Amino acid sequence: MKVTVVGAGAVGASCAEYIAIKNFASEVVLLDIKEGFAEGKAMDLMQTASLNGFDTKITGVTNDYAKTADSDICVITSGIPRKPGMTREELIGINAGIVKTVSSSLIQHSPNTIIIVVSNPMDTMTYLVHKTTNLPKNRIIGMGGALDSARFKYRLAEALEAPISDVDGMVIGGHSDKGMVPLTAHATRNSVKVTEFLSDERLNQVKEDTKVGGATLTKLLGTSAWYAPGAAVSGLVQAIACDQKKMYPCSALLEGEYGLNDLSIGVPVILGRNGIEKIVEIELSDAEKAHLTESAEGVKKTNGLLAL
Ligand SMILES: NC(=O)C1=CN([C@@H]2O[C@H](COP(=O)(O)OP(=O)(O)OC[C@H]3O[C@@H](n4cnc5c(N)ncnc54)[C@H](O)[C@@H]3O)[C@@H](O)[C@H]2O)C=CC1
Ligand SMILES: O=C([O-])CC(=O)C(=O)O
Repeated sequence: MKVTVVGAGAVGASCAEYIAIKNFASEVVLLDIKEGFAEGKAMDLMQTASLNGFDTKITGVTNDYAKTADSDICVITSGIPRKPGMTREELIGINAGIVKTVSSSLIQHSPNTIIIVVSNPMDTMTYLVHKTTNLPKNRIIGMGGALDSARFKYRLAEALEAPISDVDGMVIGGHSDKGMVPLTAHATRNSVKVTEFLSDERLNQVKEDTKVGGATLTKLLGTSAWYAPGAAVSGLVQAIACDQKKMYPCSALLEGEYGLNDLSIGVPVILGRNGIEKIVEIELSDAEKAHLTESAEGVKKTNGLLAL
């Protein structure tokens, strides 16, 4: 199993590290445009192999796509991150060009690959890859919901004063400060709905804290987060590589599901060896449906800024 990660920055390196530590891939290629940067990150990570006990071979290359040839899975993290006070949508001007060029170069050398898009604004970047590569829709996946759901669980555990392992929950919708739809009515603690333990007011606070999860960290760090994003990507890569048929919320191209068309947005999907093997349509309340529709309108507005 060969995995390429484009962008050896904060998220790309964290992603390579978690993939290696989980020890399911034979090879990870890190590629960056900055001379020597990916080589350095790869060497540093390889020097953790004996300490962390993994056999995955990590190599770094400067913009040499020949070295990525025949990758089973390619992850795109190249592009700029936001700074405090910015929205993810403001990154479109620079990141759209990068994502378009990178995805085309990847496919030239790995025509059968599955692409996971991470660069922001992620739903729009995922749509861009769909529009410009013509790969089958099951092979283009946007990562956002897996991360947002992990943050949702963190906030739920905090509110419940419970260990995170007791908690389950999912966030669908756009990966944006306003667009996320944390499914509070579906969230559980050991199969009991959290609505039994938390007031509407407290649950609403959990929801709002979840939606601005990325912005909160960006304010604290001066740039956006990388540990949880890297871990979330590694989860999707493992689900595909090991054909796990796990359900994750991912940005998928919709053709009528949830009453939505011609956009990529976060919905529950089954991930296996073929990428998105199924889009799962769950029952939503009227309020959740309205929030998802509003979220889709926001994503479509950003998609409208693409020069397609
Ligand atoms: N979807 C999600 O949930 C998340 C998305 N992100 C996004 O991921 C992206 C990366 O974030 P960070 O790793 O923190 O940024 P970073 O600045 O640390 O790393 C980005 C890397 O991309 C490289 N790069 C730029 N243009 C390139 C090109 N044409 N080819 C190859 N490499 C290129 C840069 O040299 C840099 O090393 C940002 O757009 C950020 O907003 C970050 C966290 C979560
Ligand atoms: O907040 C950002 O800009 C990066 C990101 O998507 C996240 O951490 O959720």
